[in-house]
Amino acid sequence: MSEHTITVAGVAVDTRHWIGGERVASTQTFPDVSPIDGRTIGEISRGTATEAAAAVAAAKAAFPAWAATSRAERARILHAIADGVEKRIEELAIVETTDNGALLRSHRRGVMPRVAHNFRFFADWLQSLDHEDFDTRGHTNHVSWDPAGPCVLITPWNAPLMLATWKVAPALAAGDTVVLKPAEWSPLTASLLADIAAEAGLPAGVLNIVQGYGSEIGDALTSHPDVRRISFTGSVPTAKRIAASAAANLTPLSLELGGKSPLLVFADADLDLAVDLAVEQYDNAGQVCLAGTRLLVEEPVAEEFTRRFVEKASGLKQGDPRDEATDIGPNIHNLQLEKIDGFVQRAVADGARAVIGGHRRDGQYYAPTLLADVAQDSEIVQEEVFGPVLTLQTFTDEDEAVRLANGTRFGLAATVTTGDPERAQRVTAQLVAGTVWVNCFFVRDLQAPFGGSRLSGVGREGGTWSFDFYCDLKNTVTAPKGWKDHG
Ligand SMILES: NC(=O)C1=CN([C@@H]2O[C@H](COP(=O)(O)OP(=O)(O)OC[C@H]3O[C@@H](n4cnc5c(N)ncnc54)[C@H](O)[C@@H]3O)[C@@H](O)[C@H]2O)C=CC1
Ligand SMILES: O=C(O)/C=C/C=C(\O)C(=O)O
Repeated sequence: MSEHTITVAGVAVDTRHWIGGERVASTQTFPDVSPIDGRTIGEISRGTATEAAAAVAAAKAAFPAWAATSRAERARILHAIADGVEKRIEELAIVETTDNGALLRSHRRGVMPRVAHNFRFFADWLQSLDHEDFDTRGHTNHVSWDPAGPCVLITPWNAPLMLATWKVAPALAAGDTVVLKPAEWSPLTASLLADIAAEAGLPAGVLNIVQGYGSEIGDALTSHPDVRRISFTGSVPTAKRIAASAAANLTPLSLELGGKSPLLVFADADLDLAVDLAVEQYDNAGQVCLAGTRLLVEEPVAEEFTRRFVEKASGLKQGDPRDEATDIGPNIHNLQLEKIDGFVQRAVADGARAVIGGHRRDGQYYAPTLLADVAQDSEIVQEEVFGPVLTLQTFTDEDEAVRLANGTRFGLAATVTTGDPERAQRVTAQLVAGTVWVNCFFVRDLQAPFGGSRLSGVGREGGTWSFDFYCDLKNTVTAPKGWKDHG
């Protein structure tokens, strides 16, 4: 084992970058801290412009051969990566939980199997990707999805490997090469992915992984003239910086950003279902971009809804995310906790009432919180908190429900609970959101477009939409045999 390898819950993890098929160390490091107990897990290579340039150069050098590799061979290797992920689900799950504090049981049974599925899905989708040829005055139009070049993928800490592989898998399937920069608060599973990809036979330089602070390595990646795509999931302010940096080369961008999604409860809804869905919004300690953090409840059922919500939420078990019985783990970082508490205390000072929670707990935990008596234009209703904090507002009719639901700068998701299918249709048609769920939440399918409107993002991921982004679309027009008319 090299001096750069750390052992995390029994799993060996290399702390260096992965560039051109080799481990590369930086002279400086940054500490990786576990949110479970605040312990430093290890020192990670702290990349700068030098490592960014080396990684992009490696991706550029590897591009022609990978782009020329047949779709079937690329798919074979992606399936081999999925096999490798499936073999290491337990290791990936415990390392991710140690690193970002999300529930081990979710990682084991939901998230890591989805990581493998991401590779299989995009490998297979590419095989079936075809556009029916069409005719223009006897000429045949043929549309193809050509590889675009080196891609920079920048990912967040709330679902590190899952969200990274949503980007890595379609980019590799498309024939692009990749430089992935995971978040500095959760760098470890990306390093394991490098091992798995190498074992699966992915050629050197096709996938490169650099570690470090976004503020130190980010610009060098996003302003690089050899980069042909940038895909980012994270916060709006960082997205604006990345967009400005990408503008120098007009590099195409995909941005999956924040949310402040509404969960509407009409008086004709199944109230138990609505309460279950509302309590589910505390999942991952509220660190989910899709979370329906604004509960909008029709006046006549608001009191009963709140009573049942409080009863159900009081039964949530908060604690060590490695414990199977735990429902809510810690938040990612002390800085994030301070940010969450700042939002809550300012809201309370502004007149909000904490129906439950409203305070920190020992360690890096925040009590599940519901704030009532909040104004539509208040900070707590308008800004993404990214913690276990929900707000409660009431409405008196459909028009008001839609006005409140659409009344932020975001447009990522929305959930509507109602027993009336016609109402569901009327309301969903008016909502500004990339995904709308009716009487359900978090039913996800990679075939569907995923992304947000307004400040929630630019573009869509999933299915063909991912390939539209990661490829240079080309239309080839072929004249019929013997065609002479150039007019
Ligand atoms: N939509 C989502 O899934 C997420 C939303 N957020 C929101 O963002 C807030 C702040 O969280 P942060 O970790 O600070 O998010 P962030 O957006 O700053 O970080 C996400 C990624 O961007 C990278 N990054 C930062 N600055 C960069 C730059 N100049 N160039 C290139 N890459 C850069 C980071 O290293 C990380 O990998 C959260 O409280 C939450 O509201 C955070 C994570 C995920
Ligand atoms: O798990 C999904 O399907 C989507 C998750 C997205 C986020 O949690 C995010 O981008 O924050």
